[in-house]
Amino acid sequence: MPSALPPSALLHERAPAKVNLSLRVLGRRADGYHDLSSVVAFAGAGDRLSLRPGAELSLALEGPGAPVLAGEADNLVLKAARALAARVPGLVLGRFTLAKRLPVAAGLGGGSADAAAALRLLARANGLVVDDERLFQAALATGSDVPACLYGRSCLMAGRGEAITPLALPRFGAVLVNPRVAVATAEVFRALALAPGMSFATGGAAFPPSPSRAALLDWLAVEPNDLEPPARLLAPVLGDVERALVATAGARLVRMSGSGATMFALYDDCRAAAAAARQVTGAHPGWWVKSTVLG
Ligand SMILES: C[C@](O)(CO)[C@H](O)COP(=O)(O)OP(=O)(O)OC[C@H]1O[C@@H](n2ccc(N)nc2=O)[C@H](O)[C@@H]1O
Ligand SMILES: Nc1ncnc2c1ncn2[C@@H]1O[C@H](COP(=O)(O)OP(=O)(O)OP(=O)(O)O)[C@@H](O)[C@H]1O
Repeated sequence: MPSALPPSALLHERAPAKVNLSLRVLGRRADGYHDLSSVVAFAGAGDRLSLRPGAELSLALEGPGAPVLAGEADNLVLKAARALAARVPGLVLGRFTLAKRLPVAAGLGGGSADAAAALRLLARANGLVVDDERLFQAALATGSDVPACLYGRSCLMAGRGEAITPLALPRFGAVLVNPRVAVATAEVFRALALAPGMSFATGGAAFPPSPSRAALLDWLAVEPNDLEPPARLLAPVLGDVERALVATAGARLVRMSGSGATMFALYDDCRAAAAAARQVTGAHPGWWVKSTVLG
């Protein structure tokens, strides 16, 4: 295996937030996971990860989210690195430093983005090509959202997260709002199954090829996030978040991402998104509010 870099090199990767613009739950599988169909976009906002390549694997945490993860026995960065080491004999590892900015357990796939960034860094440190099947397998072994985060661009995510089809999406200004309520993904899927009269999504509207903003918004109007109703039962504050975002000027769509509790709103441009973010922060100073670009 070619080791492309000197051991002293410090490598950096962005770990952008994942936003599920739509998320249909198609059924429960024999392995306990659910088959999904989700249009995924990535934000300008995210965590940052660096790697100083070396023989020993370690992780240092910094940034506003560091205290939340300090007690985490199995950070997804380390889990991903071990998953790749199990598949690539003699893998060069090293010291990771994670600048944690995204809220944790928030539906933004922050941990998955960090894991994917770890795999990209290890690929660079070891001279692996990005489409090496072992990177994909290590991603999937780390978590359902990690393959999409490894791809890192707008896509249709299917299966439990392993089937990725690239999608061309228009760019939007966006505001991400998390009311600082952590929601566990497994609990939201459990609550979905318990909802009275619950039935899985079938069919679905065909995705328009290279949609304009208007065409994408029309499509999203009939393709919701099926995890939003059960998440609202677990986190009723989502109603307040929705009201705060709907009240901003120019919001084209207000919706929850992933299993929540982050909601996003889409705007025609970054200026409208920035104004909306200021308004929400002013009214709710305790919430995590981020103005960004999406798509
Ligand atoms: C909800 C999404 O964020 C949408 O992008 C993802 O599907 C969740 O991805 P993730 O956080 O990487 O999820 P994992 O760590 O693989 O799984 C956490 C738990 O969520 C449930 N889970 C997750 C993904 C999936 N397709 N079906 C599921 O039922 C399972 O109970 C699983 O034990
Ligand atoms: N680097 C990490 N960043 C965030 N969470 C991590 C990390 N490593 C491990 N975790 C654990 O993973 C759990 C899920 O965190 P994450 O922030 O990825 O959730 P999420 O945004 O809801 O993910 P998804 O949208 O993929 O369901 C957390 O509760 C935390 O205990």
